[in-house]
Amino acid sequence: CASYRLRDGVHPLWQSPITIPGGRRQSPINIQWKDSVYDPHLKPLEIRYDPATCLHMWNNGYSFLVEFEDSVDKSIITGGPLENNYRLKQFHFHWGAVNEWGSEHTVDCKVFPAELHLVHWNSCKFSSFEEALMEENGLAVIGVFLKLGANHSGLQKLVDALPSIKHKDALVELDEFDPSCLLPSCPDYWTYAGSLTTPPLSESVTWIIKKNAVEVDEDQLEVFRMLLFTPSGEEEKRMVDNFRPLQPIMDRTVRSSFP
Ligand SMILES: NS(=O)(=O)c1nccs1
Ligand SMILES: [Zn+2]
Repeated sequence: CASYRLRDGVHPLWQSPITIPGGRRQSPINIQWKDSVYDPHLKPLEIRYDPATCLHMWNNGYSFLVEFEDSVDKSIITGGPLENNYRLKQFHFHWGAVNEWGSEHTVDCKVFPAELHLVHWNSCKFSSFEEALMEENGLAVIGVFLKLGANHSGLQKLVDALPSIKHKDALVELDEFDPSCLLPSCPDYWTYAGSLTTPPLSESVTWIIKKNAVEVDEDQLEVFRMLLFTPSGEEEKRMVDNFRPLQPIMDRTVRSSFP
């Protein structure tokens, strides 16, 4: 891919190394379609979200997160490449300053304007997200590419609330929201063993990347770009380009759920 990746540099945003020394399963990666291996044993992914578990949306200074009540198995995913139930904790996005870039993963080096991450933790083996995030197979993150097209009516409900969380640490209550409206209808996905793409960059993630993108319109992305990295009262820095550079695939194989 375009060599915009900073090899072993310091990440512009976090001033921390962008690759973990000795890290052999870092994310994001470029998915080379022809190198992915169809695995006929992969089951369909089962997604069961309860809109009533939606709590609030807040600006954490790197993205905006919609968080869910995760004390019981009410909003879960299972099947697919997963051995257990994984409970929804939060979802968030990564996007660019312009429509030409913004996603974290790429497909045959194609970059999308934004990427959605739905973050789940293994509630059969661990008792909290914080515990699971440090453990192998502790987390499962569904990645969905966003592409330019028609207005996304389900996303619009969140977009309308973004101005109220412009600054870092601002929070707004949400009533029911069903994140399944943000998923493509096609069940096809790629899956690989990777890591968190923001600190602590733990190598605990089973990534499930949907093959099909969902459409959003330019105005909706422009509202994402109105958010700030900075807290109220500080010099304003627009929240854009909050994606990590591509990481080396090393000796990993990406499997596909489709032939
Ligand atoms: N961008 S990510 O989904 O890998 C993530 N980082 C920290 C918590 S969830
Ligand atoms: Zn993410």
